[in-house]
Amino acid sequence: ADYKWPSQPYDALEELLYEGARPDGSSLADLVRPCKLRGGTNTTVAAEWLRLVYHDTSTHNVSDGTGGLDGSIFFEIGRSENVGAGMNNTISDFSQYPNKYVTRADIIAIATIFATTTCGGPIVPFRGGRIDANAAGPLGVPDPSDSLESLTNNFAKQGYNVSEMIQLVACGHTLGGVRFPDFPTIVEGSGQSTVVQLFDETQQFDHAIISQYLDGTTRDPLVVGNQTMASDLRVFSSDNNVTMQSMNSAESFSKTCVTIFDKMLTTIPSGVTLTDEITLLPFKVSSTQLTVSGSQLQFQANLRVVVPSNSTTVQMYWCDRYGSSANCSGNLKRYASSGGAITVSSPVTTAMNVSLRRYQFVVPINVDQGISKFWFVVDYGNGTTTVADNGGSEYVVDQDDVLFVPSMSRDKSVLTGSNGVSVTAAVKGTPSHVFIDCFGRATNDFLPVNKTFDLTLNTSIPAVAGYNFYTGTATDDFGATMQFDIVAVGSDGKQSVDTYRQSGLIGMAIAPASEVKSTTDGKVGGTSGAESVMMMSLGSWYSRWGVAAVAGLWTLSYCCL
Ligand code: HEM
Repeated sequence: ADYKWPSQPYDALEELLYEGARPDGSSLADLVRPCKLRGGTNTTVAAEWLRLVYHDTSTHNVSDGTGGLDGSIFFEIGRSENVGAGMNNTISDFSQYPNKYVTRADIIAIATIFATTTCGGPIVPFRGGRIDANAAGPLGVPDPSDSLESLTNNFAKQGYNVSEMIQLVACGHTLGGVRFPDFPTIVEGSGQSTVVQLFDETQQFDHAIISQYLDGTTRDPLVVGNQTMASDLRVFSSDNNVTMQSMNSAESFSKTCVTIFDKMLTTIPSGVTLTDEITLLPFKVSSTQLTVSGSQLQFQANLRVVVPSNSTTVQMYWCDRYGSSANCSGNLKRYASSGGAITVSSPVTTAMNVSLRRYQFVVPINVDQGISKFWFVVDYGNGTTTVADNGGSEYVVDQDDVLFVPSMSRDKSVLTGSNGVSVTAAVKGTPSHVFIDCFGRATNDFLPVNKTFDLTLNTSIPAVAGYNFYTGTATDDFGATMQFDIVAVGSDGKQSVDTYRQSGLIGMAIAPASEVKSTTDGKVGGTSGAESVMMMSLGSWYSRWGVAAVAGLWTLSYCCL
């Protein structure tokens, strides 16, 4: 089905995959790019992340459908099969990013895609919707001392035949290596100083792991080291090198690794259904907030655009909700320019060679006029413009009865002596019950928390324009990515909800309000051919046009509207 805003969990998954960061700017992508070394070692962060994903999935049992990529690894770090400083580093890297709509297991999958592309590897497609295990699962990660028979049986249990086993190990062991002091029987060293003996000569995600094995120059410690521990040799040679030979070019290596990593990332417990592939949205609305500011309302929204250059400018248009011009009656539209724009990117957008800019809007809204829906006109600065209007239906502001007031709320870093988030809501009239429904997943014990807290009428804050203020505190530890809905229940039982609010956005500086103009020129909204043209999957881009053509494709689509 065609994408329509708002659409959770799609919006949250898409944002992390293509912008690399949480809504408050804290960047998962920056931890790993550009194919960064892990401090104090000669292996990469990407290598550590890639090993962790395999250890989470490798406990899958294809016959009973248990285990797989379910985040159980967060509870399995103390096991000897998960030994290694890289594992602890990775858990700590990932722990602050899961949220209501992006599970720990989806973080692991997205991180694998970042790790692969930032080191020069191909883009593995991403589907979301993995469900987290909240406890350790069975044992079962292969060990370097295992016999070939035991390795083959173990991979068969995970769902891989012999060639797939070879492909998966070769694609995994193109990054990183084996460390002393974690594997003293494989790598020599002394004391506590870290020595990583790399699997191949490059830090890049490339087929050097294959070519050096085939031409006899490999230094892979699991091939040429202690033969009891030579699991790579046993695996790679298990079909007389047929699979290794078939992967011995940049192109075949890259293609094979996409397919086998896709299989690894979709190795999930039975009963879990993944979303469709999460593709890049050409226009992405985020962080919308209608709120009370002084004696009037204020509306805030971001539009992310794929831009050919920084000379792109964007204007936001909207219709009133009340009064003689309600719903753009008489064709009256208000509009304003963006107050600022920032560039956002992830290893995936870098590999796709597209640039994204997020345009920020903060506009005053007269209480008697309100806002019912909005849309954008994008001017690329090269003579072409296009309209972002949510596929023709515009972006709808669904209610203004209950509004979060971030400027009068405090996140826990500001509250003293209290572990919680204090929330202020502006509510029309005096409903019978106002509460916040809070969700946190980036918690210290990795367990999700979902709890509600009442907000009560706070008469010390004077009412503004028909809004009363309700306050309350979410006192549990919800972690860095707490999300909440503010719900007001009227005496007739009718609920109004300001949904998907984020504690991380409390206290964030926002671009100043722009000057608001109005016009009766043109029509309300606009056509949106560009959006549907570009709703195609990554896979089809690559097979149809190849990597180099992608940037050109975007320009082409815009130019011909
Ligand atoms: C026969 C199965 C496998 C065995 C016995 C094995 C064994 C090992 C060992 C002993 C290390 C050293 C870890 C350290 O020192 O921290 C290692 C590292 C690594 N493994 Fe495997 N592995 C296997 C399969 C895989 C697979 C299927 C993948 C991914 C698809 C993978 C990805 C990695 C990566 C990326 C590293 C480097 C970690 C770093 O540099 O920190 N391994 N492996």
